[in-house]
Amino acid sequence: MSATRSAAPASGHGDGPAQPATALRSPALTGRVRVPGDKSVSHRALIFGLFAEGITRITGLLEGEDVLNTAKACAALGARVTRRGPGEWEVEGAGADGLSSPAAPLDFGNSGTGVRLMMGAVAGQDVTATFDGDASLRRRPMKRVLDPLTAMGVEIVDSAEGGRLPLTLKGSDRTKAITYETPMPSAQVKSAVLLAGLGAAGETVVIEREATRDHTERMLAHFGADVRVEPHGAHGRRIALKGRPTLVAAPVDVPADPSSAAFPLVAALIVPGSDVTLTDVMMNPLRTGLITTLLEMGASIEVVAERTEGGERVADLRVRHSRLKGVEVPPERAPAMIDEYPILAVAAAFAEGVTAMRGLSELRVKESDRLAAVADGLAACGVAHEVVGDDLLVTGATTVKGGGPVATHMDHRIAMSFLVLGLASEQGVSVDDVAFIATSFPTFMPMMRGLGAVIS
Ligand SMILES: O=C(O)C1=C[C@@H](OP(=O)(O)O)[C@@H](O)[C@H](O)C1
Ligand SMILES: C=C(OP(=O)(O)O)C(=O)O
Repeated sequence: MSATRSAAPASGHGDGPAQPATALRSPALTGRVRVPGDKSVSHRALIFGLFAEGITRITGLLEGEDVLNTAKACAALGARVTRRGPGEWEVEGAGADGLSSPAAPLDFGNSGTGVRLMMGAVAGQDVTATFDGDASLRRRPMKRVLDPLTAMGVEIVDSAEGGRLPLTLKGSDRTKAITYETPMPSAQVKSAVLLAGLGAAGETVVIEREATRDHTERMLAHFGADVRVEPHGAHGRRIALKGRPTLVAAPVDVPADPSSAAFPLVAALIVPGSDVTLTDVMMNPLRTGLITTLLEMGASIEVVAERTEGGERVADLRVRHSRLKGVEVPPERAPAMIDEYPILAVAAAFAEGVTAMRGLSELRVKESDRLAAVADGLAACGVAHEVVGDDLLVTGATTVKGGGPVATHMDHRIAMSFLVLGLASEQGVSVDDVAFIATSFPTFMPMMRGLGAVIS
């Protein structure tokens, strides 16, 4: 795919027929694989490429639908975006003041990251743009981003009820720099404010009580912005960005996505006899909460050849089938494993005793209400569990019946998690729709089958 200035918006997802699938009890999983590039870094590489002067060369870009929609949006805003080969992309930037108003609405499909970061990007520019997405994205809250952006001077020209998509923003090159404390731990909100701050005169400051993934801050520095990150309180950070920097194109080598690696990783832990190595996995400490938790549960995960590549820690992970035990997962760990709770719930289904996952309110506003979707899926598969407020308690067992069909609610992580559960279950697990897996991990099915998984 090659996006150009005239690229048409993506067609909304969920238009086609549902694609059901079934995962069956499988023999030992074995092999060595590299999951696709990190989704968060991929979105940001394209967006920073849009703002930069010169040509940003990206290798290992995730070619999933979420990221491809961001590529199209960058092209519609004035960048020249070209695919040179598998995962190899070039972005010829529009430069600091070079963004142009897109002719058609920007369609972000299923992607909260894409739409929220791009709203921030547009806010500090003399640009008017309409933002839209699929039925799942249209249900998700955008006010969390609109609140700080309107304080900075962006105008909401139009929106659906409650500030939801579709919505039209009129940015301004006279954006005010603000100091903003994020009301919820969200890297998307933080990033939207910082991207808007690129267009503001003065210093934009974001304070977060709990540190969230810091790829935006790292990339700001990598592209030449003056950004200072300091600790704030027990778990938080204060990020200060000097406005109106000249961003200069810089190469980005995208490491393997730890949130995608989580699926073959947990599959190897629960399918007897398995021995799988996952290569080049990003080990940014704000992304490794799942690994910390699984190690506490007794998982055999060997961290091999840890090294720094392209400014991020990466490692190969050798994972072997393990007897797991239930643990307490504290709420302050949530930001470092926010997308991994569905697959952790699957690991917990096979652990001895109770795994208590605390403080999961943010799970309710993802592609689906993940707390409800996980609980319903566990019920359909015969796994004992309880939702108490914002906590999920899963009681594991040595054998799990399986069943389904599990309702995936347009949510890729629910689909992949329950297929993984099926691989170690007695009867297998069916899910109602696997189409959305293409948003983040388009090679999931062939990669899992290559390791020995039986999925039809
Ligand atoms: O900034 C990012 O790239 C992301 C931040 C998280 O969302 P929130 O900021 O809503 O927590 C995460 O769930 C999402 O998959 C990716
Ligand atoms: C929450 C996710 O993504 P987004 O918010 O970008 O839709 C995810 O990938 O699990």
